[in-house]
Amino acid sequence: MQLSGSGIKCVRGGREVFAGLDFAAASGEALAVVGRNGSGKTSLLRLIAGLLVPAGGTIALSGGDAELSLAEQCHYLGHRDALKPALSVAENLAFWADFLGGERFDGAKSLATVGLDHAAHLPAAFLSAGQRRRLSLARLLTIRRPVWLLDEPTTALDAAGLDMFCGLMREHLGRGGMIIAATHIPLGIESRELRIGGAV
Ligand SMILES: Nc1ncnc2c1ncn2[C@@H]1O[C@H](COP(=O)(O)OP(=O)(O)OP(=O)(O)O)[C@@H](O)[C@H]1O
Repeated sequence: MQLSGSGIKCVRGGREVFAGLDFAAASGEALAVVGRNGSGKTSLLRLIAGLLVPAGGTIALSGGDAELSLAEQCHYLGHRDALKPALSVAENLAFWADFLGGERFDGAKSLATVGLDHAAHLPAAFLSAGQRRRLSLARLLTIRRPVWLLDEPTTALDAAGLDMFCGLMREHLGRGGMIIAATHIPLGIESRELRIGGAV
């Protein structure tokens, strides 16, 4: 599997954010997207996820599931946790599993993996910032998709959470997945750098 972008141009609010951007990532590989604030890291992830339309260039996945679009083969985790505060932890995860569809894995096991099994019935409104992030990460495990698009994924995680997350990323890459992560700090696993714009 290979995800590649060629000559991508991104325009937001009528202003060019970047142009002529090329990248490629293969199965088992992680790309760390770096660049100064406002350089377009989040925008690039949203372009790959199909949430924005490029003003130029192409993005394509080869060797994936021919019956699914690129967007359907991506997990997009934004920098804000997309949770419904009134639903419990388990209900939030079930919502995402239903929404995303596809082959579904054991939600209770995913919650245990991210250390939230004790909080399954707690309304998401009561979670701490790090717990909310852990719940978002559980989505990655409950519905399997090969391309993980992660925006500042380590925000709010404590040292044990970082260790856990690095383990999840390595497992995913070991299964032939790929990771494109926007980050201002080292990702914690071996990765190639994709820089947008000049040096910070
Ligand atoms: N909805 C929008 N309408 C207009 N401009 C936008 C919109 N969203 C983002 N932008 C602009 O696009 C540019 C790139 O934003 P983006 O969020 O992709 O940057 P980033 O590299 O992820 O930044 P950061 O490091 O601060 O998270 C910024 O100048 C931003 O103001």
